Amino acid sequence: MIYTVTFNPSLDYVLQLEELQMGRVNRAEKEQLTVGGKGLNVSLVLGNLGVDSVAMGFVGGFVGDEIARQLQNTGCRTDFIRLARGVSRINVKLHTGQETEINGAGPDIEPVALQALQHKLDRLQTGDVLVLAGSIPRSLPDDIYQTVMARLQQRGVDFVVDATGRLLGETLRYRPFLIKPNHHELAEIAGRPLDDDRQRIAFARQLQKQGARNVLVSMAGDGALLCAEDGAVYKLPAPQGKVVNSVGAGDSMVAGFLAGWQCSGDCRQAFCWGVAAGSASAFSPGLATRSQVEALREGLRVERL
Ligand SMILES: Nc1ncnc2c1ncn2[C@@H]1O[C@H](COP(=O)(O)OP(=O)(O)OP(=O)(O)O)[C@@H](O)[C@H]1O
Ligand SMILES: O=P(O)(O)OC[C@@]1(O)O[C@H](CO)[C@@H](O)[C@@H]1O
Repeated sequence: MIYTVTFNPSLDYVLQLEELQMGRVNRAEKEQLTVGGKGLNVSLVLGNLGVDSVAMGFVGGFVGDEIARQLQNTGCRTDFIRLARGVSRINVKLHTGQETEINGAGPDIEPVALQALQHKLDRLQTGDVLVLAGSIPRSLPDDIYQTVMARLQQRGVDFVVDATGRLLGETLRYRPFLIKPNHHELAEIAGRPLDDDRQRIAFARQLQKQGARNVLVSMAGDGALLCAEDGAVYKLPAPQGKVVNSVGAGDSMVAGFLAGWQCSGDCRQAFCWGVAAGSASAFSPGLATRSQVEALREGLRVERL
């Protein structure tokens, strides 16, 4: 089973407006309020692709109720911890021709809630996949991903980590099956600019030496690179299309990769599913559907570098 953990789920309030004038009353032309948070997006896209998963994490207050309700409506399995106090966050996404995001800090996580999550995770077994994705609420220690992974290390669980900077770097010793930095995050971890494929691949290989098994580097409209566990390196350009809402494109890519891996056991195939799912989400108002992913996947030609 695939389990996704989102420590700080959200509702994403996506507002479309002609332009944003600071210091003025701005009125939206269109708006939507949908479940957000990286792990939850992964679960939603997995569900769209016909792959079962269980979405875990902390939810609180009326926003938490709405997150759970929307997920139930899509048929997504959840196993949340309900916070005794606090309200899950609403993240504001402003689409004005460019995308501006304001993400909330989210509620404090009580120690008892963290313990409850850890007990739930103790049930994972060999062959299970654990996706850890998204920011860590400020009330939790920065090294919470490491703590979770260390606790499960001997159980044969495959980890997938979508995190940034030091948070990601510190998880590599637990040999994650997949990490998915975007090219900006990769340069941030490197601590220097990585301007071309050659430099990005060289650094991704260093991350493999530190423990990462598959490194998927997403590059938004420029597609993606995959340094696979077997040593092969692949590149895919992004499919052409009109970007409607790129929020969740990276999460969709992780879901696509996992779905492709689950049905083929082949990194190259999984890579195609990942890129197709990322772009399908970028090209639609919501998250990628199966038919959108399949349509884009057909046109992809992987280059082996
Ligand atoms: N402008 C675009 N055109 C085509 N495909 C895109 C575009 N933006 C994103 N994608 C697809 O989605 C994948 C992931 O995008 P990106 O590199 O922006 O991830 P990310 O930074 O993790 O995204 P986010 O944080 O918004 O979820 C890309 O590799 C590509 O396949
Ligand atoms: O604040 P975090 O946890 O880093 O990111 C949260 C978030 O921006 O990530 C998703 C897109 O990847 C959105 O659905 C959500 O609002």
